[in-house]
Amino acid sequence: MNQTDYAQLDRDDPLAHKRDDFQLPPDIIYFDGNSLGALPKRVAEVVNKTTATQWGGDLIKSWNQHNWVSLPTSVGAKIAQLIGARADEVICCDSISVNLFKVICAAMSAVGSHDRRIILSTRDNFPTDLYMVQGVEAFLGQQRCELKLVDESELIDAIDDQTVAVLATEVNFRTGRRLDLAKLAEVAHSFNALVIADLAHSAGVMPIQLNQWQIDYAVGCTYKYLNAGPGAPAFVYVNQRHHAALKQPLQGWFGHSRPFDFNPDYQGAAGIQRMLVGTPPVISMQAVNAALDCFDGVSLEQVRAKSLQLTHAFQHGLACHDWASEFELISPPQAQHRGSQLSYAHPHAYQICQALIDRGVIADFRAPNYIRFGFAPLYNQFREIQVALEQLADIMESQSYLDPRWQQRLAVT
Ligand SMILES: Cc1ncc(COP(=O)(O)O)c(C=O)c1O
Ligand SMILES: Nc1c(O)cccc1C(=O)C[C@H](N)C(=O)O
Repeated sequence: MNQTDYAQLDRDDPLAHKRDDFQLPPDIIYFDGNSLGALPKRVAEVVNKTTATQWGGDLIKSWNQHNWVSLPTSVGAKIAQLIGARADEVICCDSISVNLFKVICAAMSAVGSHDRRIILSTRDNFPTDLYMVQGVEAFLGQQRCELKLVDESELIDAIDDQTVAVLATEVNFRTGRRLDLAKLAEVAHSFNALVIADLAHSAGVMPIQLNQWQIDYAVGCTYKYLNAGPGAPAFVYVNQRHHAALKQPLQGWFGHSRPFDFNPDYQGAAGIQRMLVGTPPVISMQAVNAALDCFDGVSLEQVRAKSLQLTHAFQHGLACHDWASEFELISPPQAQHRGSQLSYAHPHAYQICQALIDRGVIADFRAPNYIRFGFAPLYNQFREIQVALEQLADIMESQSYLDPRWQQRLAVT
């Protein structure tokens, strides 16, 4: 097998300069941007400025003076550019879980949904997605709402005239498998069913065309490939054709048409603003706003192209080792069917992951026995793959992963 020239790949990388946008510890190789993105330098500056100058200096005047009040819409409009949506179809707020609750209820109350009850999803979806449907199901009763779970490969064929909505995560958090959302929407719509997409593992790392694909509702987070920081607010998209009849039960005052009239009766704002609930978390929303600027001058096609090169270099480098066959690739073998991660099953996945972290190579573990490597094209370098694989080779060949220190599992893996 040919040796990969990692240094040459870095020299040829049109996104190489983007790494300088991020503050990364010099002794760390970070392959966990699919869980928590790295800190953009401009985010650290903006958070300091927001606290010191805006909050600290201008106090409550900042709601008007620094446009705090319109952050959910202005940040939403910026996110829209990365997911193929119109500016007025996306708003930044709450968490994915809470936004899912809103869109599941919106789908349940959409015109044509009243005589249907099935929310169709995949068994292997991220648990919070399923828990949120189970919550609606328990609240409304199974006569009105029922979660039906199938394997990813059966999803399209399981849609029928009882389906209210298909709830699909574009890129699976465990395996990295990517679903064809456009095809899913085409089939769902042929049964007059709706599509709710979870973009947690795809927003910011590959081109997404929500409008072109005719997706009805979507949610996503900003703390993974959008690099806005732990717990930063999520986003929600509602296709414009659903705006006029849009209903969601979390009728908070920020979703009111005139919140500062303090009227006792709720009157929903027009359009996407109706998805808002309460006061926006201004400091972390400023962080989202600044983090999105890392995408200035970068196309998602470029990001995807580098992601494919990174995953290819990793797979190719791994395959050169005798012990590589111990790692079973659980991600789809064909690059076009996966996101920006590679997941492998190994009986000692947890211990190997901890041994790597101990040597400064951060990957993560998912039960029961998977190790995941996430590749963030804005800051990962090809040279890092070389060093990570050298470390992995040493761990495997010395069997240092059997160290008793790794027997006890940490709470957050
Ligand atoms: C697909 C998916 N959906 C949702 C979440 C989490 O949602 P929340 O932002 O509500 O914690 C994650 C990961 O944290 C995820 O991977
Ligand atoms: N959201 C997370 C958190 O609050 C703590 C630790 C991890 C996460 C994650 O994002 C998990 C992630 N969605 C996953 O793919 O496993």
